[in-house]
Amino acid sequence: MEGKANGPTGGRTGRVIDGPTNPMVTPLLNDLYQFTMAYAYWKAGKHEERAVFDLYFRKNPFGGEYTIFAGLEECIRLIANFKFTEDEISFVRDSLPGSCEDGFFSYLRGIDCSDVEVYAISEGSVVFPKVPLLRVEGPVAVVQLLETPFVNLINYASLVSTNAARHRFVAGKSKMLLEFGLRRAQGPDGGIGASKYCYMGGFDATSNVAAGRLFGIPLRGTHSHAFVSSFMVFEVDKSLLFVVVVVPGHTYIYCVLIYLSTLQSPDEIIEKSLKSSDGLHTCEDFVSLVQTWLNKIQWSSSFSGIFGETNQSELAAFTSYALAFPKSFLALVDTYDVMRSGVPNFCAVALALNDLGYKAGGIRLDSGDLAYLSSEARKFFRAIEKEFGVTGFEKMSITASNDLNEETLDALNKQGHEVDAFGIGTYLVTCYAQAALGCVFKLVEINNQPRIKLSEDVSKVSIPCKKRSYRLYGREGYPLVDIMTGENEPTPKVGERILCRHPFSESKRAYVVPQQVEELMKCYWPGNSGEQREDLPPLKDIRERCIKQLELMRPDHMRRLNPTPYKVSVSAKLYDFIHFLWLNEAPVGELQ
Ligand SMILES: Nc1ncnc2c1ncn2[C@@H]1O[C@H](COP(=O)(O)OP(=O)(O)OP(=O)(O)O)[C@@H](O)[C@H]1O
Ligand SMILES: O=P(O)(O)OC[C@H]1O[C@H](OP(=O)(O)OP(=O)(O)O)[C@H](O)[C@@H]1O
Ligand SMILES: O=C(O)c1cccnc1
Ligand SMILES: [Mg+2]
Repeated sequence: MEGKANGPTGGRTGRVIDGPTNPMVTPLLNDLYQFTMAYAYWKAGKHEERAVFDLYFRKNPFGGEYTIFAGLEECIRLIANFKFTEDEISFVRDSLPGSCEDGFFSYLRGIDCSDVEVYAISEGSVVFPKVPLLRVEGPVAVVQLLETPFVNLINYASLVSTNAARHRFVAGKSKMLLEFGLRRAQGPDGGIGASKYCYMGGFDATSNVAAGRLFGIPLRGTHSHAFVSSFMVFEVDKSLLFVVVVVPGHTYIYCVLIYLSTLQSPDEIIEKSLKSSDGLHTCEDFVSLVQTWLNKIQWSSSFSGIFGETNQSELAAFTSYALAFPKSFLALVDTYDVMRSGVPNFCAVALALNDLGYKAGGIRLDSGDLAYLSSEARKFFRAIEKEFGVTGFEKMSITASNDLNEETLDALNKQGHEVDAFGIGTYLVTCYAQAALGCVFKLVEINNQPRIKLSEDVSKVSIPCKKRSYRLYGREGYPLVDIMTGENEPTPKVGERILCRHPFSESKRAYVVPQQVEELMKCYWPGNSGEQREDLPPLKDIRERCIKQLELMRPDHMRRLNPTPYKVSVSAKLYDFIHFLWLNEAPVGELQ
């Protein structure tokens, strides 16, 4: 995407980092309290104190035991271009109490993120609760201003990419997954974000054209019921009318044949000619060719009893669509009746296209029992292939949509179905099963002093200190445990036994002899540290990473029902330190 190209460079390629995809992402996309705190830090002369914050979540979403980390690139784009405009400074001034001193606004005018360091897990990684996704270090007032936008940029991105990964897991690798959610998403940014992060989480394509343009995501689409019902072809409805005439002594019964409506025929289709796929000849009346095929299907003994007269308006709609898109004709077949009209009509058009050397794209089902209808449609295609000797017709693609979600995909799998592609909207993009991931941004160190946030709820106690984290892999190649250590502790070594402790539960611990050790956080924004900055990979690479990482997980962590929790631990040294600090900070209660 082309954004404003005035941000800092750095990194291996030295490429300029564009601004955030959404121009609404500015330093003002923030909670007021970040500004009041920034002011109070400044007033207290604390604003330059060096602080370390961890961004993490506490619980995996959707009742699962894994999460996909997404949104990092947008965070880096924000800090690379983090600068207040004069207008923004005036607005902050107007929003804070009049007593705030001018010096603060001069300070705001001067700040950027050149002295901030961001270490992060690579985007698209499988991640777990409590392990920092990002570690942000810098002047406390500046880093404080990053809390809300960072959490905002990561929360939904990670939630929806996890949702996408879960849908992929249930659907299976071989199915095509299409994200159809734009109309149902929470506003324009929700729609764009959903398309980007569902692709990252393993979807194949989106219907969202803007997202296709912004991120290079493959675009796919069919057509809607409106297109089918916009065609009106009144069929000749012949009815017999019995007229009884009674005259004295006689009763006459007349039988009259009446025409209830006039035939308009597919005359709505004006341009009926279609060139063959090789361009060598032209079929002057494709409409009649379709009609001929429909008659052949109707009169074939293989289909007797399955359907009679099909809906002619639907046939006209399909024919028109095929004339518009002969190379990729796809039809929504459930407007009137899937098996009595939609599928036979589709087949007539597909066979006519086949005569001209084109291969039809398939059908979409958007209502009814998708397991049953997809199986019936497949049988019909098989019968067509057999009857008319059209090789490959049986394999015609079947797309299904209509309020699909993990549960319905799972139910379809259990019943057996013939769907090749799923179009999923509402449940996917709104993350219907869970509204938010609940990422937090907690201070873990200031001026080299570790900080802890206590809570009645142990799971909410923060893990203090500037840390490193590692993923330890076992003999079978699966990740076994993530471990956090203090920054200066030695790196766990392959083949060397290390004690991994649950951060809060004394009895939960295990020795691990890692076969592979992966350091999780890399430098994505070096500030003044002189570190090499990791480049921001293209979306396609992040998606591939995500798919590979998911494949690497032990299956029992991934299953939908009662998955095994993945272990997240701390080193023995960090464990001792957490508990020392805990006891130090927690006041001793007094019982009366
Ligand atoms: N075989 C199946 N097993 C489980 N769920 C299914 C199956 N087929 C479809 N579904 C789901 O059942 C729901 C059916 O939706 P609904 O009750 O609105 O009926 P509909 O088919 O959409 O009817 P309408 O003709 O009114 O559009 C959808 O969520 C769909 O995904
Ligand atoms: O069902 P979702 O998972 O949200 O997927 C997107 C839906 O959007 C479209 O129609 P729309 O719902 O607008 O109209 P319809 O229900 O009448 O088909 C499409 O036909 C899908 O059903
Ligand atoms: O292309 C489609 O079939 C489509 C796109 C968006 C929503 N529903 C369906
Ligand atoms: Mg619908």
